[in-house]
Amino acid sequence: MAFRTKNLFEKTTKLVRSYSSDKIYTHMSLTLNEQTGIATLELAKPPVNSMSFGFLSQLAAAVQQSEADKYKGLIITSRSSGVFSAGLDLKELHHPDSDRILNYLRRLQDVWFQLYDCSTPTAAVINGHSIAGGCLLALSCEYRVMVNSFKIGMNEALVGVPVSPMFIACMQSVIGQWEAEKALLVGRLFTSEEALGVGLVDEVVGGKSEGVCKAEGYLAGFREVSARARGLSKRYLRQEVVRDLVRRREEDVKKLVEIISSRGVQDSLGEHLERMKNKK
Ligand SMILES: CCCCCCCCCCCC/C=C/CC(=O)SCCNC(=O)CCNC(=O)[C@H](O)C(C)(C)COP(=O)(O)OP(=O)(O)OC[C@H]1O[C@@H](n2cnc3c(N)ncnc32)[C@H](O)[C@@H]1OP(=O)(O)O
Repeated sequence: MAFRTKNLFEKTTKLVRSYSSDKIYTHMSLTLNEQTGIATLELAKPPVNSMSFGFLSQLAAAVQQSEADKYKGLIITSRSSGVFSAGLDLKELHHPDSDRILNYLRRLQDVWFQLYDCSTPTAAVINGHSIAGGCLLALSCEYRVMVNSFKIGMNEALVGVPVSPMFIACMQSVIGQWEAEKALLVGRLFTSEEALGVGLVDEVVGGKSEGVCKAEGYLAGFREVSARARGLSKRYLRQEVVRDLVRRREEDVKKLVEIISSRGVQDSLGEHLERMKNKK
């Protein structure tokens, strides 16, 4: 098989350099299979692929690259065998600097718009727990394959932060209003098998390599389809969600900063971080 590794994760320096541009990825690697034209984006920010500002910036660059280089497909998965992504970096949300949190949330919006609205066919191979922002990342792809015995969902209710409109819109569009309402209001995390039952994921498999094969199968289904027509159709199908969120993005982000900075939310976040520290 002819693989061209655009970005290699160097164990010593943890630096990854793209050979086709000057982008440097430290938290993920992007590898193109030249035979199929399908690229794999492997998230590699130990221990839990939490979404820091830097992580989001690199994710945005990788999605941009997939569009610019006209990949036939993009598979997002994790290098960790136990965690796909733990979601937003809770340290970015706890006691935030006001400018930084504003920029952080704007960056999150930008990445989401780029991924959700990108013309490249996308699939997630969820080979570990996928919590809150991690679930959003998977839901923004077109197809989801999940390895068994992990958890996926949006736990904001348990963390003590409101679920943002972007997260709600994605969940609703995949599992419908009633299932979304039942899950989001209690912060439910689904097992892989339960997620399949409500349509949150499309397939459940025994391991990562089987998951990658299934994802490649989904993406190969577009081989005979005009990429341009397909890309436009995807945009039209998703435009209602995008348009609404674009219209209110500044209003949403300002409101979220206000909510996140409030005493009650900061106390809840602090308790959540403390619980995680003490669980060992
Ligand atoms: C257009 C309109 C848009 C509007 C704007 C959009 C903006 C939206 C803003 C929304 C704001 C609020 C929304 C938040 C959504 C989120 O994503 S909040 C994050 C929620 N995530 C979690 O609660 C996950 C918590 N983590 C876990 O449950 C577990 O870590 C795990 C199941 C993922 C993995 O378990 P395990 O393998 O046992 O590892 P641990 O020992 O628990 O953790 C290892 C290590 O990682 C640290 N860590 C874990 N999660 C996070 C995280 N999310 N952020 C930062 N750090 C994390 C954990 O503390 C451990 O650290 P130490 O080793 O103890 O130092």
